[in-house]
Amino acid sequence: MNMNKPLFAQMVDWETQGMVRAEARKGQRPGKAPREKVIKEFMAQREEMSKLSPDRPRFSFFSRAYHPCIRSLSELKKTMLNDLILETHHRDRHLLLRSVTQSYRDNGAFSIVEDENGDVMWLELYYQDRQRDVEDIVKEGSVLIVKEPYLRPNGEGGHGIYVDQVSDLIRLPEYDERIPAAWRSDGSDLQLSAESWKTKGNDYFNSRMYDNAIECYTRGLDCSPTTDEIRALGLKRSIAFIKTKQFAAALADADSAIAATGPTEKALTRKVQALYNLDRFQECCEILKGLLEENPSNAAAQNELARATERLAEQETGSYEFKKFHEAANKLRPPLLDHATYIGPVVVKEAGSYGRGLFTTKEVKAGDLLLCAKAFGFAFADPEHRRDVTMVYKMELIRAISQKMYANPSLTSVITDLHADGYKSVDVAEVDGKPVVDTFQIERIIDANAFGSQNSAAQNHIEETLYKREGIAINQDKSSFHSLGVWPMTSHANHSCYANSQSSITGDMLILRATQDIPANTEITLAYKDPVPDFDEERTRFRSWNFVCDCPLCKDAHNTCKRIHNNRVHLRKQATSRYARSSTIKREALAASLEQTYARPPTLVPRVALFDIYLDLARDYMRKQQPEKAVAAALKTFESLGFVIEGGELPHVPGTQLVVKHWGMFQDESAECWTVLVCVYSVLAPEICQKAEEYARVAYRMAVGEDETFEETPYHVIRQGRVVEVGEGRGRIGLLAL
Ligand SMILES: C[S@@+](CC[C@H](N)C(=O)[O-])C[C@H]1O[C@@H](n2cnc3c(N)ncnc32)[C@H](O)[C@@H]1O
Repeated sequence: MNMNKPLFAQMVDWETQGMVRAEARKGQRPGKAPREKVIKEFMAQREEMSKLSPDRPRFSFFSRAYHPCIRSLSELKKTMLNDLILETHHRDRHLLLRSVTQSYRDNGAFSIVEDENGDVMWLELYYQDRQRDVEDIVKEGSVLIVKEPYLRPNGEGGHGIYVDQVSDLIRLPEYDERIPAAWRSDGSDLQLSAESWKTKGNDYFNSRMYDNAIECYTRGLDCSPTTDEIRALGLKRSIAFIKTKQFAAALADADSAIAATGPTEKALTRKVQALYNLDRFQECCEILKGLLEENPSNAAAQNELARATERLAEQETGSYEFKKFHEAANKLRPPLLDHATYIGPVVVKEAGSYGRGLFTTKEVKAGDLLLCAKAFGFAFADPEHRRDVTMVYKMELIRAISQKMYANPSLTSVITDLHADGYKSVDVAEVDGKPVVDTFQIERIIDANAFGSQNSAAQNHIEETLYKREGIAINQDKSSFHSLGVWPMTSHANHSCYANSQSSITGDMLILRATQDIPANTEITLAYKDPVPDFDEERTRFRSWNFVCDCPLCKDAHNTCKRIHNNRVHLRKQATSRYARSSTIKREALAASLEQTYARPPTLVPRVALFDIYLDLARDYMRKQQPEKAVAAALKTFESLGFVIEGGELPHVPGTQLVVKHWGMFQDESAECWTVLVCVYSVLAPEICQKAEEYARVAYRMAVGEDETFEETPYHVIRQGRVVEVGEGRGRIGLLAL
């Protein structure tokens, strides 16, 4: 390894060289390794791993894409470890294996397994549920079937069975008939009564081994139980399904229990739990109201009804207490917020050559809520322990999504319907009664559709705009995201650099708001990346999404001759240089020259190279106590972004209203720019101050999704003409003290 390179680059080198060495071993039989040696090495490795800090940097590398098994187990021949060939997917085979060691977890769940010949090998299970104990995934002595096993060489001469596809693994319960007699424990008597199966299931349940518990309850239900036993087993299995997040199955069991012995409080309570997790809040409310009619003092039902009623209002009308988002996102780890999804006036439709797109169903105003959605899948790294590389987040997100799909097959199409950038998956949804989930399809879908975010949109906005500009240290490493998630409805929005909507994320909730007035039946666009002032690289910026942007900005950049383009880049460099920053006159002149490099009006082609120069001038004029000039520069900022604003100039003509006639391009800095205007108007044009403040709130709402926290921001203090102190000796933000 080249130790001068960053650690991650070293790891990539190491992995690349390892892949080449592994490739060279393709087709070889690894041969038998002495059992004791393999187990001893594994245990030593396990011991080493247990000593490492849980927040050590972790790395993951993906296997080459391969499809999950779509054949029934009955069609696959059994093979033995000694017959496996390196770097090969044994497509028509399966392995019957028993774990012979305790397991450990790193990016996967690792253990040593044996076959019926007593040969042993390393087993690596990926994308297994992280919420579960590793013992529940591979317990020592447990028996597994791996369908179409893949023997992967590692770069150091070793090898292991890699299972990247969750649906390729079958865990056999202790008493499964497929377990060879020699591997059965003495107590694995299969002729139990329903009651005994229930007891056995409860033991597993109490040890948090929910899969085994579910199997026992299922066995109990299969051996002619009495009506009472059906209810008891069904209810127990239902809660085990909830623990494993199989909510549709949990609901079906609660319903069966109700059908067997009537709507008991316990069965209805279980049903409510399942319905809540399936976002069926209306039904939750109805059942809870019924329960409270029977027993008005049922405190748990009262609380649940209050919670479900809030969710229902959110889901139906988009009425949220947004302040709670930030509180919860700062408190909960992971920040999975208890809120419902609201889909506002939007619908997915065909969008010509872009594939599908998101469209308005009615006219909306700038700042209106288009949707507020909970992530389908969400991976989070606590800022305190954020040493993982981005690929690990991605791996966590693949895990979250594949587990959710595997546990809830009816939700699969929500993800598989998303744009997968040409990836062709298998067309079989279920085999042997179990869903087929394709990890590599999910990976592609994440590449094309996931959003990265910081934890709190409001906090992030202030830090990224005001604090950063003022050089105030932010107590966090901002080099990468805290989280990665998929919000399926929002993923249908196509890109435009001159977008008409803006998303913001807090915890696992994404808010999408209009940034312009949008007529009914119009495509809603999102900027996948912020436009850059230098459009040189523009046409390649979306290579990872496989398209070339043809928005008005990109088209204009493309049609601008090289000489003018170079001049623009040169002027901008000068205008943002330290030299120009010390002279407002110089910058005014450079801004005027930059204006000349644009041929089309800013309403059609916003002047991305210019707006922040004007905003900087506005700040300077504020500091220099030149309010009229500050207003002129702030209005120029908006004009450069394509806004048409009337009634804002000074001196103010009494009786004239301040009005945005046309909303331009959204920028995070808009709220600050409005704040400059509010600040000056409050002294020199009080008549229009309130309107400017309303616009500041709208701009803030676009940036962070809500304006309930507006009063708590530095904008609010700045607009009162005061300097804001940020943290102990960390810095000051101030515009003007008139
Ligand atoms: C997140 S998806 C957007 C929804 C997608 N159009 C669909 O049919 O589901 C991203 C993909 O949409 C297409 N797309 C988005 N914006 C585009 C644009 N401005 N021009 C061309 N294609 C675009 C590209 O194929 C891109 O990889």
